[in-house]
Formats: sequence, structure tokens, C-alpha cells
Amino acid sequence: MRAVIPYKKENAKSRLSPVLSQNEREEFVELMLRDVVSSLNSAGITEIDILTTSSEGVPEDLDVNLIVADPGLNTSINSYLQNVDEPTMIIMADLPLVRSSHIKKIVSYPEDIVIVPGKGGGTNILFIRQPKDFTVKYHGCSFISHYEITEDLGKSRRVFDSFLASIDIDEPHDIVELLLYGNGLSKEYAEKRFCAETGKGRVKISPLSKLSGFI
Ligand SMILES: Nc1nc2c(ncn2[C@@H]2O[C@H](COP(=O)(O)OP(=O)(O)OP(=O)(O)O)[C@@H](O)[C@H]2O)c(=O)[nH]1
Ligand SMILES: C[C@H](OP(=O)(O)O)C(=O)O
Repeated sequence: MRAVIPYKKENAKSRLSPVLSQNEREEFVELMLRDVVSSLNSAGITEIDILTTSSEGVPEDLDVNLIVADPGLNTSINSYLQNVDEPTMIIMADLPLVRSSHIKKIVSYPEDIVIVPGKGGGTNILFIRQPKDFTVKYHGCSFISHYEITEDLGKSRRVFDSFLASIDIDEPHDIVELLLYGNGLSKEYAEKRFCAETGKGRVKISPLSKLSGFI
């Protein structure tokens, strides 16, 4: 069994640009990657491929294999899948709330495919027992795409229903969940920049310093 983490550091997380500079976003995505690798390792998954657009920007101390591919999330993952012969978990780098307990459960299910939905129609994790048969289709409403692809292939599937595993850190309001439920390096990073502000409605993030350039 192995895991693959698609990773693009350059100008990562552009949707967070209202609250983090490009440098900060690039630092932040690296810490989220570390958190994801740590959860995989704690779950006993040690064969980890980082499918990256550049060998630079992946921390050298991580015990992972680097696979460098041109930008293009779907094309690079689909080429990758053609070359793997074992059950494979595709897990995104922006999932600092995924715990080792989630990973262990996901790989324990007997179904051919386990889909972990992401907020807003995305796909946070795909666990595929026979990767060569599968084609991914990320972006748009990829949860529905992957659900239908599984159906078209006649594969058995399970949808993994988890609040924490569904949270990918895409937009500024997602940082609230990181502050509330995180337990790793990326939470520490967020805590140095934001606090959770409670009021009438949902908790919001608020910058710790107005010097960071936004309110
Ligand atoms: N290998 C590879 N990984 C990618 C590419 N684009 C995004 N990723 C990774 O795929 C995962 C999901 O991507 P997004 O949530 O869209 O992340 P992003 O592109 O940094 O964020 P935005 O700029 O806000 O869309 C993250 O782990 C990214 O690092 C790509 O072109 N190639
Ligand atoms: C890659 C994409 O991620 P999102 O846009 O939800 O971050 C998806 O899950 O299809």
C-alpha cells in the first residue's frame, strides 16, 4: 500500500491571498504537507510519493519519494496511476485535520474505492485498490465525478463521512477550523497570525496584527 500527495508549492493556495502573502502561503502549504505526512506515518503508511511540480520546496528531511511532473493535477495523477500496482491513497496536501485514525479506517474498508468528500464538492482523499483501472477528475464538483467514475467502472465504493477529513484549507474561513481543531505545525503557524473571533454567528478569523496587511 502506498500514498501519493499531489503538491504544488509555487504560488500555492492562491485563494488564501486575501489573508496571506505569497511567501506565507508557500510556507504554510509546506507545513500542511508535513502534517499530512505525519498522519500517514502514524497510521503506518511509510511508502509516500510526493507528486510535485518541482523538486524544490519539498522539505529534504521528509522520508518520501519525489516524483516531479509538469503542472496539471489530473494529467499528472492519471499518468502516475498507470504505473502503480498496489492499493493507493491519493491524499491532498492541504488536509491538516486528517488524523491517523481516519487513515487507518479508510484503508480498512473492503470496498474497491473509498471517497472522502471535501467541502464544496471536492475530493480530499481517494483510496483505490486497483489504481490502473481508475481515472481521476479533480476540480469542479469532483466528488460527483469520482462517484460516477466508480459507478461506470462497476466498482464497489464507500463514501467516508467525516467532518475533520472533509476540511481542506482553501479559503480564509477554513482557517477557523484549523485554529479550533488542528494539532500540528500548520495550526501553530496559523495561531501566530490569526485568532478565532466569536460573535453572533459563526466564529471568524481575525488577524493578530494589523501590520500583516489586512483586517
Ligand atoms: N502535482 C501537482 N499538484 C497540484 C497541482 N495543482 C494543485 N496541486 C495540489 O493538489 C492539491 C489540491 O489543490 P488546491 O486545493 O487547488 O491547491 P492550490 O492549487 O494550491 O490552491 P489554489 O491556488 O487556491 O487553487 C494540493 O495538494 C496542491 O498542492 C499541480 O498542477 N500538480
Ligand atoms: C482539487 C480540488 O480541490 P478544491 O478545489 O476542492 O480545493 C478537488 O477536490 O477537486
